[in-house]
Amino acid sequence: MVGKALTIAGSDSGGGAGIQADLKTFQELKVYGMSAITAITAQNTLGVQAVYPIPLDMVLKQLLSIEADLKPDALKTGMLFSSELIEAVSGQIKSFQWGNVVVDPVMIAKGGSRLLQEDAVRSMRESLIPLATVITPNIPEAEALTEIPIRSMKDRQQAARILHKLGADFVVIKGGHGNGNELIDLIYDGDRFLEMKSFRIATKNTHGTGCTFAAAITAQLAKGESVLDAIQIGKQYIHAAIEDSLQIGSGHGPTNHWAFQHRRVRAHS
Ligand SMILES: Nc1ncnc2c1ncn2[C@@H]1O[C@H](COP(=O)(O)OP(=O)(O)O)[C@@H](O)[C@H]1O
Ligand SMILES: Cc1ncc(COP(=O)(O)O)c(N)n1
Repeated sequence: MVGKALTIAGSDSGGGAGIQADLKTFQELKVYGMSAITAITAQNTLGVQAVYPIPLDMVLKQLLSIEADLKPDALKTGMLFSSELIEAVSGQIKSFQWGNVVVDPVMIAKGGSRLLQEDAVRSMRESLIPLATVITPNIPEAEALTEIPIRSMKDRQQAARILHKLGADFVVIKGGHGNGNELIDLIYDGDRFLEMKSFRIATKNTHGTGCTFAAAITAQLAKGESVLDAIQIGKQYIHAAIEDSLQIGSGHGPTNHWAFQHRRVRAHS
């Protein structure tokens, strides 16, 4: 039976991030993709030009339709925009007893536009993080959620401990926002720290990297992989997608969803 993965996130008209990145990732990783759209953004590789939040009731109806018939094996959350939405969505996830929950705590788009209202960070901390199987903040998001400045790996470990204590089973603090040639995504499972290292690809095409990484983890969970294996495949998927990124648009170009499978085919021929 095919795995079913759900994304609860915003739409990116430019196709590089949000729902569009998630569904492309699900398709490439061979799971059945479903979506509940929380907001529509008018967006391209240059930035976000407008945001239109979907009325709460309509977001909840999408979740209800999915529960009534399809039921996800894994889900991810992306842009949730407001405190009300985070609380309502968290309530539904809980009452439907949906598991394998990947929380990408999207706050600010690469161009600087807010995708989460400032007062919503608290709801994320109190309502959504306790449901997370995996949470995947970048460094600024981890700082906002834990209220500690992150400069060193020790700070990152401290932030990971706090996020685990808030209720996330696995914490992945991504290193895309650091600097230096080596890039480390730090994993914490409440017991051990694991550093996932890669080289930093010199590119400006990083639109949608966070969404794609979290969606790849979700797809693997929907197929029944262990959390740690899902995170490691997610890393391979995003690394390939950035390395072969697409020169589309004149700003931050999108990731390449064909790259991962192309490499696998090449490796086996
Ligand atoms: N320049 C890069 N080279 C290689 N990997 C990258 C690069 N930028 C981001 N990544 C990887 O992409 C994923 C998303 O990271 P990040 O950019 O920090 O998230 P976000 O998009 O949420 O800001 C992480 O696994 C990170 O290691
Ligand atoms: C609808 C939507 N959701 C999420 C992001 C963040 O994407 P990223 O930070 O990876 O560019 C985005 N730009 N748009």
